[in-house]
Amino acid sequence: DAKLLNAVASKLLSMFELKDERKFFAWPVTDQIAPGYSAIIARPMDFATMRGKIRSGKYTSLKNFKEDFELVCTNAQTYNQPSTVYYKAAKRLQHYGKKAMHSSRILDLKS
Ligand SMILES: NC(=O)c1ccc2nc(N)sc2c1
Repeated sequence: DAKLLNAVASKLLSMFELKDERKFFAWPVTDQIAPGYSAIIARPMDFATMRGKIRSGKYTSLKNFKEDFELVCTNAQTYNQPSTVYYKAAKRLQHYGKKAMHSSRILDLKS
């Protein structure tokens, strides 16, 4: 049900925010800090936006939540070169998230 989904998504998001100590993924990336970002990344996503989607009940399944998390990670690995701290942090975060969400698969709401 929606209540459980929101509780699980909110918990997972809090874990991801804790992992993102340098706040690379906390807010929408602006063209000011990342030249050309909006021209390169078709579907921007960040943790503040995800928090808003949880609050407004926008996630109808854990799958949608996972998709947004994947966007945060893959966008950063698309825009930034592999040598950058942003790319490396995104790769680490993606690996961490994959493990965290697989363990929560037992909570997956598909009955
Ligand atoms: N999430 C990102 O891809 C990201 C975040 C912060 C940031 N700061 C820069 N100077 S480039 C950059 C990229």
